[in-house]
Amino acid sequence: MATSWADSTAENNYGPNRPTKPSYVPPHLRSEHFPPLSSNSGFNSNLGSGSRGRGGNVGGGGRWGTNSGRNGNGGNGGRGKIYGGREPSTKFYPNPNARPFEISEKFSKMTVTQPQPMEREVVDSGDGGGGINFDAYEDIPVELSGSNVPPPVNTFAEIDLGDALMENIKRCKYVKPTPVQRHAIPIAVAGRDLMACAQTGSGKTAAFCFPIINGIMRNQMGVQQMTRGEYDRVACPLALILSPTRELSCQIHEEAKKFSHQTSVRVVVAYGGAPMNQQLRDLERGVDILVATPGRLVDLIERGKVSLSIIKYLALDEADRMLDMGFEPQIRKIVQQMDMPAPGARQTLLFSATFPTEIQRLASDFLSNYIFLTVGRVGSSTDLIAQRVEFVQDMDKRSYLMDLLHSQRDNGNHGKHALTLVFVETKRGADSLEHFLCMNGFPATAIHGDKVQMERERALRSFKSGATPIMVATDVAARGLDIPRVAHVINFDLPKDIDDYVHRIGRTGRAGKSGIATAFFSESNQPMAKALADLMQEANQEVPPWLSSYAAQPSYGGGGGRGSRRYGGGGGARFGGYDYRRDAAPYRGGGNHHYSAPAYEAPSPGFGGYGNNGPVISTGWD
Ligand SMILES: Nc1ncnc2c1ncn2[C@@H]1O[C@H](COP(=O)(O)OP(=O)(O)OP(=O)(O)O)[C@@H](O)[C@H]1O
Repeated sequence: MATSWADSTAENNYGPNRPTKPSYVPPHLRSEHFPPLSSNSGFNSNLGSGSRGRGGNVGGGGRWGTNSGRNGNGGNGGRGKIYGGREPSTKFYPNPNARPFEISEKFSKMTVTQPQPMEREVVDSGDGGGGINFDAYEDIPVELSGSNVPPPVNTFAEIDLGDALMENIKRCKYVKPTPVQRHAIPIAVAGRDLMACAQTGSGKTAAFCFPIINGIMRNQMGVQQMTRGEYDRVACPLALILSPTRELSCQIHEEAKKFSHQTSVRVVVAYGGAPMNQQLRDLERGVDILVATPGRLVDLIERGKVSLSIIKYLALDEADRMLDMGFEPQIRKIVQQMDMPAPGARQTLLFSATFPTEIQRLASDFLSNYIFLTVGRVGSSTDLIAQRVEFVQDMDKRSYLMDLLHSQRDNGNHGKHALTLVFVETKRGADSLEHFLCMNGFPATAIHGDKVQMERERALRSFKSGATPIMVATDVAARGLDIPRVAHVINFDLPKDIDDYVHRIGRTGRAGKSGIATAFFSESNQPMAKALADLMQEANQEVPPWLSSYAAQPSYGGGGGRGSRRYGGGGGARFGGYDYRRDAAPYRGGGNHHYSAPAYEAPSPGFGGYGNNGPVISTGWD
C-alpha cells in the first residue's frame, strides 16, 4: 500500500522546498475523507490557476476543479464498466480507399464546433484559415542565417507552385502559409539547402512537401521516364523523405498524397514491421517521392529494389532525431554510402522543432551552403500549450492520474470528443497503465515498440477515432504525429531529455489551437528541473516555486539531456534562434562547415540560383 506523501518527504528531506500536500487517501476512502484539493492553498498555487499568467485555469475554479464531484461519485475503484473488446479490425494505414481530404474536412469541422475552454480558445480566425488561429503566430521571432536568403511570402499565390498544387492547397483549406511555410517554401523553391527549426504543430510537413512536389512537377518529363523505364523493376525515386517512426512515415505519406492529388506525382511509403510484398508492388508501379523509415529503406536498397541514384530532394523530418545516436549510422549509410548524389547535386531539407548544437554540426555534413531558419526559439515549446507541472511521488502517480481524468470527465472541460495522451517511460509501464485505466472505467489503448505493427496501427486508429479516448504511449508517439483532437498531454513519467518533452507536449496545441500539458515531477526527475523551468519560463508559463528551488540547486541544475546543450556554446546564446555556425572557427571556408557563401558551390541544376554575397544574419521579429 502507498505510504503517505508526508512520510515519504520526511524520508527524503534533503530536497528544496517542495509543495505540501494532504496525506494520501486510498481511493476507496476518498469520498469520506479526501478534502477538496482547493482547500490546500500551498498545493493549489502550483496548479490551479487563478494566478496563471495566461489565464490557463484548466479545470475551472479549483485545482482540478471537481474534486467534490469526483468524490461524490464514490472514488475510482471499480467505477464504471471494465473496458474490453475495443479493437476494430480494419487496417488503418495505408487505406487506398480513403478520400484524401477527409481528414482535413473533419478537422476543420471539429475546430468550428468544439471550442476548448481555454483562454486561447479553438477559434476560426475568420480568415477561413482552416481553423488555424494565425494571430497566435503573429509575434513569433524569425531568424535566418546564410547567404542570399530568398525573401518570405505572405500568400501561397506569391510562389509559383502550379495550378494543381494550388488547387490541393485550397482543398486542404490552407488559406495562408504559416510562418515556417512563409520562409521555408521560397527558400526551398529557390533550390537552397535548408535546416529549419520551428515549433511543433506549425506546419513543417507542408513546408518541405510543397517545394518537392512543385520541383518534381516542374522537371517531370525526362526524369520520370528514366525512373519507370530504364531501371527495370528498380525503383528510382526523385525525392526521399525519411522519418523516424512508421506511424509518422504513414502520416507524411497521407499528407504528401493529398498535396499531390490529381498530379502525376506518385508517392509511396515503405516502413518496417509491415509485409514487404505490398510495398514492393507499390514501388514497382513507379515512385517519385518515397517516404520511408531508415531500416526498411536500407533493406530495400540492399535487395536491389530501390536505387537512390537520381535523388534530387532529400528531406529529413525530425532531423535531430534522425541524426542522433540511434539513427545516425543508418542515415550515413543511406546518404553517404549508397548511390545517392552528393550535397549540392541534390537538395537537402532538414526539419525539426528541436536542433541541439551537436546535431547541427553533424547535419552540416549533409548540406551544401545551407540556410538556417528558426521560427521561435530553437527547441522552444509553443505558448499555445498551457503547461503545468505537479510534484508527485512515483507511488502516487496513478492516484493523481485518476483524479485528473475524473475531473476532466466530470467537467467535460476539454470538449466531448477530446483525446488525452499519456506518456510513460517503459513499454511494460505502458501496458500496465493501459490495463489499470481500463479496469477503472477509462477506455484506453497503448502504443509502444514491443507491439507488432498491426497492434500499433490498431491502437492509433482506436485513439484517433475516440473509441479509446486515452492512449498510453512511449516515445514512439512523441514526434510528429498530428492527431487533431488531442487536448491534453500528460507526462506521467517525464522524459530524460528536455527536447523529448518539447515533442511530447507538442502533440497538443497544434495549428494555432490551444492545448494542455501536465507533467508529474518526482524525485528522480531532479536533473530535469532547470531545463524544464527554463522552458516553461520561455513559453510564458507559471513556474511553481518548488520547481524553481529545484532548478536553483547546483547539483540538480546540470541535466536535461540534450536540451542543456541546445543553445550552443556561445555566450549569450540562451535566447533566440541559434545557428551553431556562428561559433564555428575558422569562420569562413574551413573545416566541414559551410557557413560562408563559397563561390565554389554552384546551385543545384534546374533550380533558382543564388549569389555570393557572404553570410547574412538577419534577426528580427517577423
Ligand atoms: N497553412 C496552413 N493552413 C492551415 N492548416 C495548416 C497549414 N499548414 C499546416 N496545417 C495543419 O497544421 C497541422 C500541423 O502541421 P504539421 O503536422 O505539418 O506540423 P509540424 O510542424 O510538422 O509538427 P511536429 O513538429 O509535431 O512534427 C496539420 O494538421 C496541418 O494540416
